[in-house]
Amino acid sequence: MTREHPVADGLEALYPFLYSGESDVDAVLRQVEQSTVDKVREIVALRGDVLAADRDRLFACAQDMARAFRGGGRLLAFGNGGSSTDAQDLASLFLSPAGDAKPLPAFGLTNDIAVVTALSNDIGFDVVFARQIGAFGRPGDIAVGLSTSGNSANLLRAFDEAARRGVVTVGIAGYDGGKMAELDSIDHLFVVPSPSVHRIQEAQTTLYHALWELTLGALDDLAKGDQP
Ligand SMILES: O=C(CO)[C@@H](O)[C@H](O)[C@H](O)[C@H](O)COP(=O)(O)O
Repeated sequence: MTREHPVADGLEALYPFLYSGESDVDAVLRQVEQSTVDKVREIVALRGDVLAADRDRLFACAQDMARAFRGGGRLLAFGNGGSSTDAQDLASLFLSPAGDAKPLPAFGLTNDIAVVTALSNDIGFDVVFARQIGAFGRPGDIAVGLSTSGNSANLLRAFDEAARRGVVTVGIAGYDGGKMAELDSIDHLFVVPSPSVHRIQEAQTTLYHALWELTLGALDDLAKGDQP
């Protein structure tokens, strides 16, 4: 089968069984199964590697986040595309966790589509998070930005604006961290070192769930320290 479309080439890498030319349904199903098993193995290993590599830095970040929440700080989460939905998931995790876990003040900066479209239309997409952080951000708040490439200009500007305002900054990136790895304005940077955008996004969800659990634990420890 010959194709000249880059999207089709990208899809072939993801779903080789669709392009194998195989007409035997059982053989295709075996390829689907193998492809699924390979991807599951890859993400399980990657999640373990990332947590092991970042363990101490996750603890340190959670301590800073707990101190910020305890001081009245709020969490502002942002990202583009799939990372915007992850940012919203992260905000929901802190704000409205399942069970009786303590809810913490958090919101996503893509929640308000009127604000997002007005800023993008009137000024430019690069300022869509920085402007909101300029309006909301107070010293002791927390800004969490997620990106796969680490290169999105609107995130880079948001981190710089947040740092200028004394906001605790947390970056979650992929590949080699991209330009986010070069910023002085990110206090805590976590990088998922994978060449696959999908595995990066999957492992990033693990990172922020770990941060949430560790932050709740750190908040408990701070509260115990208050008791006589
Ligand atoms: O979810 C995906 C790819 O899996 C896409 O929507 C992706 O998030 C978008 O292309 C983003 O604009 C990419 O931005 P970034 O992650 O590099 O900051």
